[in-house]
Amino acid sequence: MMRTRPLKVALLGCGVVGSEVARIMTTHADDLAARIGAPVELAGVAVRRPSKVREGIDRELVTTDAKGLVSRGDIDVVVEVIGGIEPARTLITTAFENGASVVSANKALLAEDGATLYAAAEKHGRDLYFEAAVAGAIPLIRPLRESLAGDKVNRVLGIVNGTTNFILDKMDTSGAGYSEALDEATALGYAEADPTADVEGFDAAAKAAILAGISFHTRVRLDDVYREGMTEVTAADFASARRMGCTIKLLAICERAADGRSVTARVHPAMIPLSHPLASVRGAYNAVFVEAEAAGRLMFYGPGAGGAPTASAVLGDLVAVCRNKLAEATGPGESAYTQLPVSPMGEVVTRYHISLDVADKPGVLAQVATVFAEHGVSIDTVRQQGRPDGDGEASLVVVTHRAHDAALSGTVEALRNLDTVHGVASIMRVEGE
Ligand SMILES: NC(=O)C1=CN([C@@H]2O[C@H](COP(=O)(O)OP(=O)(O)OC[C@H]3O[C@@H](n4cnc5c(N)ncnc54)[C@H](O)[C@@H]3O)[C@@H](O)[C@H]2O)C=CC1
Ligand SMILES: N[C@@H](CC=O)C(=O)O
Ligand code: NA
Repeated sequence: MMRTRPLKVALLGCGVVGSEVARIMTTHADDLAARIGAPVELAGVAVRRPSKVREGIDRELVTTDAKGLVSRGDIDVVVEVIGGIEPARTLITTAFENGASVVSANKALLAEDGATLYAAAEKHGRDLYFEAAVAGAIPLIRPLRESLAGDKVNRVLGIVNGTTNFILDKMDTSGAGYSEALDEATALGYAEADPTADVEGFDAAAKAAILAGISFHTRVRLDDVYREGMTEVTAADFASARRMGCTIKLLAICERAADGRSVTARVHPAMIPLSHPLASVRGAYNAVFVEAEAAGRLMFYGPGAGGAPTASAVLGDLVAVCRNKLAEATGPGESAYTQLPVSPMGEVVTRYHISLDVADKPGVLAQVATVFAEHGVSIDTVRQQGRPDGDGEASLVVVTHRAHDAALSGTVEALRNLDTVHGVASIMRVEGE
């Protein structure tokens, strides 16, 4: 039966995502009410620039006093889409203190201090939902927290940042320059307020922390995640990848160690074979593989960024939280009972593609091979090419078998010290085989 008294929603932030949340709440009001069992009413919208014209939003609802809005006491759900650490954290905890549940898209905050948010939600018996925080529209958080709650997840691997996938895709397929592609991604609403978060891998690392935490039931913070961005990826890297039948993607990889006693989480560019499903993820799309003991390998795919796709995830959470409220129930809280430590990057087992500029003379290949052997790193393939300009240098491309990252980086350091190695043109990890 439909309750007539509406559930009140406070919206914090009315930018790319917030404006779409408000639009869908208005245009789909009847459907949302029918699905929830009560109407939902936009009771206030906190913004920074109140004079800006916001189509479809009653000016009376607009306020610059976000703290006052979440402290009102009559708000059922606070939707936080302002981003950043503060004041978002204080606004969310204040919302819980005042009896509201919270829906947030804020991966930066969840990865920095999710524990504080979970604790406040639990203390006040309210919900904290955040489907939009990882991989935009793609249902991933709910499947991990709920559908796979009976299974054991061992690995999560995927593309979780739309902006960088958009840029890398453009660089690969149309030869577009990095800055031009970044400007386009920003104009399309994919990039963070400060796009450094995207291109330097912080955004993907925050998502990796969230994914590792909920997948392995332990606490993982942004600082625990090894991170390399994509700003160093060059057209030459793409050419090299193509020669190997690969492309380059910025990947997030979270793994449970083989002995089950620790986990790792990392974000870095990697070469993947063109035959791998992740190679065909284009534009701002995201795709994530989840490997679970009983379920096997699951793939989640869809739009990973943008106003409307992200709002879809926010609205899904809003419906769930409202239903819980009417049922006087709460959804899942923090699950961190395993307390597994996060191991450093050196313990990760991976493969390297290394491109060296070497002296084009007898014995160099043997010298290089010796360095790999001394570090216990086994070579898979070697390709040597003399330079057409005959400058006495050759390019040597080595692809290794799987080894500890510490051994691989030690190998590269030792190679740099060889007189016959004039430069390390590129180093990239190889994944997905
Ligand atoms: N744009 C996207 O594709 C996605 C964004 N997100 C997350 O959603 C959140 C919002 O992102 P966008 O909408 O893209 O950012 P945005 O920068 O377009 O919007 C944020 C809005 O919040 C306002 N704001 C900031 N501080 C405020 C305060 N103290 N009080 C009131 N308003 C304040 C800003 O003026 C701005 O209009 C962020 O946490 C972001 O990481 C998550 C998934 C995808
Ligand atoms: N800036 C992010 C937005 C979604 O999380 C991205 O590009 O993926
Ligand atoms: Na999602």
